[in-house]
Amino acid sequence: MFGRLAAKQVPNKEYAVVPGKVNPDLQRERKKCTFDTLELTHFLDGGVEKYKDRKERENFFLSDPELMDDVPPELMSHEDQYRNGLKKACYLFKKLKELRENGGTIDNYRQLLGGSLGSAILKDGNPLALHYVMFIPTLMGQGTPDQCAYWIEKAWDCRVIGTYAQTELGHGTFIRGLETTATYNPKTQQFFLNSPTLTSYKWWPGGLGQTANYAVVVAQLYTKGECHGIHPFIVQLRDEKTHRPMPGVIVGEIGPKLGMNATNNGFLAFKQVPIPRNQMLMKNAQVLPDGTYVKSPSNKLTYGTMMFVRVVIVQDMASYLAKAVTIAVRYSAVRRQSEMVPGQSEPQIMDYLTQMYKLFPYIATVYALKFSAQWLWNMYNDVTAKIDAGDLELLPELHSIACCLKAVSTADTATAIETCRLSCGGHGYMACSNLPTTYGNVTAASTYEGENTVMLLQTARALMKAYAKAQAGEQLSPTVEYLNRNRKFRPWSNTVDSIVEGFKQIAAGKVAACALSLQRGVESGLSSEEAWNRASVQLVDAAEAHCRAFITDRHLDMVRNGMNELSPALREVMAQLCDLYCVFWALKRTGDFLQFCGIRGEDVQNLQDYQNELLVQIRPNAVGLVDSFDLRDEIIGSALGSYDGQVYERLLQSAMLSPLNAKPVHDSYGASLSALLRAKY
Ligand SMILES: CCCCCCCC/C=C\CCCCCCCCCCCC(=O)SCCNC(=O)CCNC(=O)[C@H](O)C(C)(C)COP(=O)(O)OP(=O)(O)OC[C@H]1O[C@@H](n2cnc3c(N)ncnc32)[C@H](O)[C@@H]1OP(=O)(O)O
Ligand SMILES: Cc1cc2nc3c(=O)[nH]c(=O)nc-3n(C[C@H](O)[C@H](O)[C@H](O)COP(=O)(O)OP(=O)(O)OC[C@H]3O[C@@H](n4cnc5c(N)ncnc54)[C@H](O)[C@@H]3O)c2cc1C
Repeated sequence: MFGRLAAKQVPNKEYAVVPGKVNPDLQRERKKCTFDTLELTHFLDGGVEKYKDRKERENFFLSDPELMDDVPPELMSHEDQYRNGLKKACYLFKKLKELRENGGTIDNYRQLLGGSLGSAILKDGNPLALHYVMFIPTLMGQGTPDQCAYWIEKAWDCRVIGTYAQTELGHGTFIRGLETTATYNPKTQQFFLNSPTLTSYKWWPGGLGQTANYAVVVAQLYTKGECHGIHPFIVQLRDEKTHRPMPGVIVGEIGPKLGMNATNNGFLAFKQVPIPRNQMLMKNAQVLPDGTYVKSPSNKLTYGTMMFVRVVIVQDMASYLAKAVTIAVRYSAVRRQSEMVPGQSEPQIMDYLTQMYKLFPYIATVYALKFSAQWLWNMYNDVTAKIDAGDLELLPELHSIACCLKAVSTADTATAIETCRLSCGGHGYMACSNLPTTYGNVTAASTYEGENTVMLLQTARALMKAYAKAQAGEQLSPTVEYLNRNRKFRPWSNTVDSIVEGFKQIAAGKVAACALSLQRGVESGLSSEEAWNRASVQLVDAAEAHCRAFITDRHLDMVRNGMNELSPALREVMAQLCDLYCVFWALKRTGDFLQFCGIRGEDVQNLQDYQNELLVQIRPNAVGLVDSFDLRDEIIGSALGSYDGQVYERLLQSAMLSPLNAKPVHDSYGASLSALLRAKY
């Protein structure tokens, strides 16, 4: 394991970080703020009590030196990143238990997995994340009462540690094409798990490499000689005492990645590995002892855990973005560069309108995502309760909106974080800014849990169905109500309401255009699948437009109806952010507005002017707004974004952590450089 580093002293003591000293520019910014930042923090937490709980929780975890890194993970080897991640993940479990036993306010590991507290403690990922995010939820969602009674307590207590093994080397998206088989033998009442090809090796599951001793394995079920499609099975991977792989189980880790290097993603293959019949998760479909197959009410219920994770990802993105934009805004208040007026002192870079444009729409995006995530979470809970009561009617709508929100929230957040990095100039490129690691964590979410293009195509599929219903005059579900062919579209009026209405018109126009393309494709002799493929660029675009209409609608609705308790000063700032989010996206989609909403050139100019006005209005509150996210320095984890703004001192301090600075002359000098310097070629 990496030891403590010798070189921690900065070369000159007067450039060391001074506890309690706050950068004067940041102090001035905080004085300018027009609203009460604590009021906003309370709103974000969902009330004073929840705020206090969070503070208590953060204190409990973040003041524990065992959970803080001596060495930043980016300076560790891949193996040490895992070791360090696992050590902390296990310690966290112990500490959580301690907190619960003392009547603490945390009831499960969940609050430690998301984008803020979790990523502060385990910056590079948590090898137990999949156990909590997918293994336990799959047991809960797909197990019979008996299976739940047997497995869930063991799993909560970490007496078994699991993962979710679905993706294979050859298939990630197309899960109906998975190759792993589970073949039932009624004589022994066992399933035999087998990996018939190299492409059937499971590939990617988090914690699979060296951590998990069990997995939910998704495999093609064969019984009585017939294949019934993919089903989930609980499979023991490692011996409970020795942790050695079970006979016939081939398991390992897949190697370093762009980010998330402590998550211990693994590979897995089986050579006819037997498991008892009662380890098929049988809440939905069953295999009876004699091998008779009993169908599920819907084969899509097997996809329930993916749906759950897509829902929580949206919330997770808002947390990551709050962190990144806090770093960039604080740095932009401290950093001074160039001359705005020749001869005058260098302004704070945040005074450049282009810098405001880079950052403020992303402060607004945190709220836009939060409000949509909250709505989606509520819908998820309603729909799952209904499914448990046998009513599956709303499942397609939940699937459709979860897919596009997952895709749009992850793509927007990745773009936003990269923009935050660019907004910090060269220093944003440093690992110690924490922007590269944050980007690494976030960009993964565009791929995992359903690759984004594929997710948008799922939504597009639902939109095409909704359009056909609308044309037939049938009733539509709330998220696609705007497709109603009798709906009167309101004319453009240079207001934020008009923008939100405009996004609906755009989505409706694009959906109709896709339907026409599909129809023309088929009329021209293409099969419906070929026509779909030909229209797919348009379809993805229509799904994104639908999602944007949903997000802006939700955001405006919250500002109009969900903030009555807030002070007028704060409501005004919240309304500015909502307007900015809407105008920002309207201007990014000017072509669409011109095409579908009957706006004219001068309306675009009005939007541009209004965007500039909003940026200037938000400017004095920018630091206050990010302070309101109330992210502790340990969570920010950045030399550029700490509360005190001692940016240059922290950059120097973090450079001194590099092992290359441990000695005045590095060993490599003797090993290679000295010879080169002396060589006479
Ligand atoms: C209790 C414990 C608490 C713990 C809480 C923890 C909370 C933590 C908080 C924050 C943490 C955040 C996250 C942290 C870290 C996460 C770590 C990374 C995890 C990554 C894990 C993975 O990636 S697992 C693997 C995921 N894999 C995928 O997503 C595969 C994607 N592919 C698919 O989903 C499908 O194959 C497909 C949808 C693309 C296509 O499926 P299929 O071929 O079967 O369908 P069709 O296209 O033919 O469509 C048929 C029909 O079905 C409809 N449909 C498809 N899917 C669904 C669904 N899920 N639900 C409902 N309906 C569905 C489809 O729309 C079609 O409908 P039609 O009516 O016929 O049109
Ligand atoms: C960090 C990380 C963690 C992960 N953790 C897990 C885990 O714990 N458990 C697990 O089982 N899996 C996990 N995965 C796997 C993940 O779910 C898959 O990578 C994901 O579903 C995408 O599948 P794929 O990699 O096969 O991509 P592919 O499906 O091969 O996609 C490649 C390209 O093909 C395109 N494409 C594919 N199908 C279509 C289509 N129908 N129409 C149009 N375009 C298409 C995609 O848009 C993409 O551009 C993880 C992945 C990552 C990156």
